[in-house]
Amino acid sequence: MPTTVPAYGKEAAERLASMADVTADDRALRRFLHGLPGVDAVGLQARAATLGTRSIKTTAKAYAIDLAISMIDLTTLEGADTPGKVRSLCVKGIHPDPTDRTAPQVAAICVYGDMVATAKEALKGGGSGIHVAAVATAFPSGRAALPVKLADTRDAVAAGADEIDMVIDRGAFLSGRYLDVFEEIRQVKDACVREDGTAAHLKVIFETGELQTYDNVRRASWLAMLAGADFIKTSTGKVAVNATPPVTLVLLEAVRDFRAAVGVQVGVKPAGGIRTSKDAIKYLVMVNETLGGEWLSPDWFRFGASSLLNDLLMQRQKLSTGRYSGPDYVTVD
Ligand SMILES: O=C[C@H](O)COP(=O)(O)O
Repeated sequence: MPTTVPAYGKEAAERLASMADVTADDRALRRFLHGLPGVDAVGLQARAATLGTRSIKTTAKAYAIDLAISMIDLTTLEGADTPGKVRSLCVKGIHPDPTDRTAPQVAAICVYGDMVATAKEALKGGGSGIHVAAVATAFPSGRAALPVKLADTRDAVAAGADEIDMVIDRGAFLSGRYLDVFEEIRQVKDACVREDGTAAHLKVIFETGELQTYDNVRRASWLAMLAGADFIKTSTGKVAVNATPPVTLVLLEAVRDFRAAVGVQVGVKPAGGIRTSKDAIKYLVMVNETLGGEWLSPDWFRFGASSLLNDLLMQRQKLSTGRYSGPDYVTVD
């Protein structure tokens, strides 16, 4: 089950503090981010493609399917969402397969802030351990004044959100105003703190489909981690290009290098357009090969997805019965 906010060890906190000079001002931050090694796009794409060809079968496949289910942030982010739809999504998150109680629960239900209270209530019975994640900061565009974004975050946290999925200001990032983006993430992180001193987990969404280059994705990753992101996330699911294996690989390498540099472990969440078990398993192979088993848990890796769960359930049943279920076996989203 997902745990609460990871505590940074004293040593890690000191090492992170020792990097404070790189965020001291705009020039220092720019120098640091532009000093990161450039991404070899050809090599990156080849690596992602090679990892995607690994064949995972039988027991390993069954394990991977259940692991993938347990890592899903089961998402509904539509203007037409209703409390009823959110409640049924919660029921589905608790018992993904009503005919087979051995199917694991999902990691979280991801909704707009105004649906947090409904989701919390619906998850009370039997769903303990499933988090509620709220998108915030003027999702998906990120276009609002900072006080509005902070209020958006505080409202969701006050309603009981366990996790906040914020979007960065891509306009600021692309025009090189890195310190503004850094400060915004820091302030949203502060807004995640509850009255009792605990805090909602902060996921920072880059909208990689709008960041233009892999180098920018690497820079955004470091920027967010330096500002205190608990997770870094590719996409909102609302633009033409969402999560892809190569872009996710950039995030995986960034969290690996960040932990090597400062000792702080950060999670990764590809989101948007991940719909098949085959794709989900490719991502898990990539996590395992790049980061090892320590990240192979819902505490450190998530899938942001609205329909992936159905395909995983169909594959799961195929493995246990030898045949695909009929179209009515899984609920239609
Ligand atoms: O964060 C999750 C995404 O919004 C879901 O995207 P999807 O509907 O393409 O799975």
